[in-house]
Formats: sequence, structure tokens, C-alpha cells
Amino acid sequence: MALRFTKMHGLGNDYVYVSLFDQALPGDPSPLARAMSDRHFGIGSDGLILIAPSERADARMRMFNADGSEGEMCGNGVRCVAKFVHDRGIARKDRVTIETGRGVLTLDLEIRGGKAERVRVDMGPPILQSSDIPTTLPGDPPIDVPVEVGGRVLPQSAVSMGNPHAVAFVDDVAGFPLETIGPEWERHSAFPRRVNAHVAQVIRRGEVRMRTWERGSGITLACGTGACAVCVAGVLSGRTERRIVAHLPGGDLELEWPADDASVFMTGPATEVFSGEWPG
Ligand SMILES: N[C@@H](CCC[C@H](N)C(=O)O)C(=O)O
Repeated sequence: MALRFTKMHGLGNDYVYVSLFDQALPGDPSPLARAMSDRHFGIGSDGLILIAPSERADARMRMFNADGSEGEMCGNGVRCVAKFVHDRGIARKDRVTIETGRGVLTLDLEIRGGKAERVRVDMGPPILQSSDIPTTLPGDPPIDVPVEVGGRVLPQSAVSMGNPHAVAFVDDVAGFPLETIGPEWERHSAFPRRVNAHVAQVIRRGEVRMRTWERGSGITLACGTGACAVCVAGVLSGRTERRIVAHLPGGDLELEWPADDASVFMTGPATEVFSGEWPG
């Protein structure tokens, strides 16, 4: 049977969204994620996100990368899930809760003309114990640890936002060869569950530029959890303020990690592109 889907993106970080509120998945989501994500033979996306009923929240999300692996969390994705449940009338309110691989998150929606446009997410506290990130790099968390990858030594900081991230502050993100180093960095032995890898450049203490190589999907135009990790690494290394704007290839995200060291807050857009049916 055909599967209804909606294509949405947060700053060009695009996923195919399948609601399981009114239809069932025919089988294993991993091969489906690989087939749908293919930019030549499929719909074309950075992965697949399932939106399902939850006993603890307005909805539950599961995210699969373009290679079919499952990620615990997706920052750009969770904003789009909030938009979907609001705009489709599953939870028509300006504060919604979504169950994710890192627990139930609360999201505040800016609504215009009856549709959610921007979303502020309480992303929960960063995970800073190296064994929980997980990484074998020293420190809780590891900050600016020199690590050799792709023939160069990068000062790496590791942070988990439910999913693992490595951040290297560099002088020039635009000129950094992330496309060539990304595959090796993602699978570096210091990260036993692989890693989402980011280079970031401080413009001023409240503003950074960053680029991302995502675990399981490669280069993406934005990464919400990654931007949170950059914010936390910037604060812990003394480079940035607790409130920053991150410029990503697909647009800007606002991040804040208040002085209580608890939740990181992320604000950005959620955009619907089109809907269709995937043949059964
Ligand atoms: N694009 C996402 C992160 C997606 C998950 C990642 N590839 C993983 O495997 O952890 C975001 O916006 O946070």
C-alpha cells in the first residue's frame, strides 16, 4: 500500500516525514530510509523521520539517516515534527511536547496564518561525561583535545545532545576540506558510536560560522543538535558567550545555554515543501 509522506526542512536539513497516526509502516524503516533519501532514485533527503503516537507526549519521533542508521535525536527534525503535529491538528497549540531518543522535549511555536513558522526548543542539558558521549578522548567533557584526522591535527571538543558531536574550532570554515576529511572523522576510533563532525569559526563572541558532516548522512546544510554542541563547546572553551547566532550553510540558528548549565535552547524555522505518496 502507498505510504503518504511530507517533505520538510529546517534550514535545508531536509527529511521525509511519515506520520504513523493514520497509517502503518510496511516493514523495517532502515531500507526505506535509504531508498527514500536517495537524491537520484528516491525522494531525496538527509533521512527519514517517523511521527508516531506517544503515551508521554503529543507525538514521538524516530529519525533515520540517509544510510539507514538510526540517530537518537535531530534538532532541525524535531522543529519540523512540532510544525507537523500543530499544522495537521494533531496538537493544535503553541506549546507541544515530542518524545525523542533523549526524552520528552518541550517546543514553543510561533504561529502565523494558522501555521507554525519558527520553533524554540528546550533541547535538554548537554551530556558532558566522556563515557556517555561516548568518546575515548580524555576529559569530562574533552575540550580542545588534539586529535589527528585526515593528516591534520584538530583541537576537538566532544559533546552529546542525545547524539554524539565533535567540534573543532578553526580559522576558516569555508576553506576547510570537510568533504574529504568527514568520512574518516565520522569513523575515528575515538568515537565508538561514530560521530557528527563540525568545524566552527568564531566571528565575534556572540556569532559563529559552522559546517557539518553528519553521521550517516554526510555534508548537510544545517545541524540543530550540532549547533547546540558548538554553543556548549564555545562556552566551555571560553571562546563564546552563552547566547550566540550560528550561521550555517542553510541559514541561521539562535542558541542559548543559560548560566544554570541546564538546558540548551535552540530557535529556528521549520518549513514544509510538499507531500506525496511513496509506492507500496
Ligand atoms: N540533522 C540533525 C542531526 C541528525 C542525526 C545525526 N545524523 C546522528 O546520527 O546523530 C540535527 O538537526 O540535529
